[in-house]
Amino acid sequence: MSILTVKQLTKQFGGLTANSNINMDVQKGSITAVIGPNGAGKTTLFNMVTGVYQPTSGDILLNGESIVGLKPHQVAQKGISRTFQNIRLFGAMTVLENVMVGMHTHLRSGLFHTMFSTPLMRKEEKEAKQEAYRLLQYVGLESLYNEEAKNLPYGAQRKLEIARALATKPKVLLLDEPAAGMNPKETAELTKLIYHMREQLQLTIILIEHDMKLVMEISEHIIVLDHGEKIAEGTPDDIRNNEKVIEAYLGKGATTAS
Ligand SMILES: Nc1ncnc2c1ncn2[C@@H]1O[C@H](COP(=O)(O)OP(=O)(O)OP(=O)(O)O)[C@@H](O)[C@H]1O
Repeated sequence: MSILTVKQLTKQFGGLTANSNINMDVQKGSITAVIGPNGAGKTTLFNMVTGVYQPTSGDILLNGESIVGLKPHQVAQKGISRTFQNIRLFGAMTVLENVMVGMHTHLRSGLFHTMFSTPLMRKEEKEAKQEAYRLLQYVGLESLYNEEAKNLPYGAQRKLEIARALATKPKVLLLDEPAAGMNPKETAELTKLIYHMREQLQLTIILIEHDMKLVMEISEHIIVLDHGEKIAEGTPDDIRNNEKVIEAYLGKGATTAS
């Protein structure tokens, strides 16, 4: 059963077509990778799915319902969450607070309760703290909960972004280059975390990644973009042996031995 469907999706920036008639069907509970050379349009696709950019044309369906036109926070409320290629944490805030920021879409108390510190607000704050701590435990960062985010090593910052993305209780999680800058040990931990999230949280995961070893190991389905167009899709074996993909990407330094 597909959870996310992208139909004839196109995005133009002036004269540049960053995504051209992209079709994509993501199966519920699957791990899908979007790969391709720099500038192929991968992040633009994520930006449209998460409401950051509005498509020039085409449709995006979550469980059969169009989400085009929704703002990013509304898309998050519908169940799609993401991390960013360039880490976007609040550096001066603690690790725990960074996760709590991700929760605001689910809290019931509004400005009135916040201003007057009502019992409802205090109860929600306490629950949010507990939930944030539980998410830190989930990604293995609980011992660092009180550190400022900017002091965390790079790999830990990427995990913190994932914890924050989980705070909105997503059904679909988009990871934009989650292994970028990670050492092999951190990448191995990330691989395990991705599997756990899929199994234990019943998540559907879509990742953009240049680490082909990780992509080939973890993905059930791979979509290849080049110059804004989908040039291939299939299983890791299909993609590894696809002449077009080798020509456009795999043969040009994106080796499987990284
Ligand atoms: N806001 C924008 N305004 C103008 N052009 C943009 C904008 N965002 C992306 N582009 C252009 O769209 C094209 C696709 O960019 P995109 O970031 O989606 O590629 P990518 O596949 O994610 O690349 P990378 O692997 O380097 O992150 C590029 O030519 C880029 O310069």
